[in-house]
Amino acid sequence: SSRSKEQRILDFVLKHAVPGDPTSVLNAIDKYCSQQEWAMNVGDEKGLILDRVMQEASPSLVLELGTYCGYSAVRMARLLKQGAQILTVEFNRDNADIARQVLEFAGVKDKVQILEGSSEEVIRQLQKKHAVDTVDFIFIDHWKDRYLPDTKLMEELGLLRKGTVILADNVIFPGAPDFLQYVRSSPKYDCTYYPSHLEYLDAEDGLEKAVYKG
Ligand SMILES: Oc1cc(-c2ccc(F)cc2)cc2cncnc12
Ligand SMILES: [Mg+2]
Repeated sequence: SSRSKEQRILDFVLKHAVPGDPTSVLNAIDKYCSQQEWAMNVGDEKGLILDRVMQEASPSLVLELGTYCGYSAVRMARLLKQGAQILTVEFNRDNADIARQVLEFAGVKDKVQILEGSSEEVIRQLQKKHAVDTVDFIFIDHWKDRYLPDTKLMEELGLLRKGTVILADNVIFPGAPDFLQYVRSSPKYDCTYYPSHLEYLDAEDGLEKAVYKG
C-alpha cells in the first residue's frame, strides 16, 4: 500500500534528524516541507513567534488543539520548564500515530500526551478524565470553524484562568474571522496580532494571542 505524505515526512525525520535532538527534528520537517512536499506544520517563521509567546507564558500545562505530525508539540516541548506537560488533541488516527513516533524520536514523549478524538469531546473530558484544573497556555491549530466554539466551551467549563494565554494559528489564512471578531471585541481578552506568513509560502498569515482576564 502506498505511503502517505505524513509517513514520508516521518521517514525523512528518521533518516535525517538526530534521535533525542528536537531541534534537528524541526529542521528536518521544515527542510522536507519547504523543499519536497508542503504540509500544514506551523513552520519555522510562525514557529519562532510561538517559541517567544510560549516562553513568555512559561506554562506548567499546555493544551494544543491539532497535533498533525507533532511539529508544534516538539517545538513547544523543547522549551518547557522541568515538570511541565503538553496535552495535544488529534482527531485523525493516522496523524496521531505519526506524531507519536515523531515525539518519541525527538526524545520528548514523556512531556507530551496525545489525546485522540474530537476537540469538543476531549475538552469536555479534561477535568474529570485527565485531572485538569485550568490550562496555562493553549495553541489552537486545528479546523478553523472549531476555534470559536472550542474557545467558548473552555470558558464555560472553567478551564481558563486569569492570564491563560491562547495563541491561534492561521487567523488570516485559512482564517478564523468569527474567532478573531469574538476575542477582539470581548472585554474578557487582551489581544495581540503577530503578522507572519503561511508556512513555507509567501502568503500572508498570522497568529492571534488572546490573554484571558478571568
Ligand atoms: O497552518 C494550516 C494551514 C492550512 C492550509 C490549507 C490549505 C491552504 F491552501 C493553505 C493553508 C490548513 C490548516 C489546518 N489546520 C491547521 N493548520 C493549518
Ligand atoms: Mg496551522
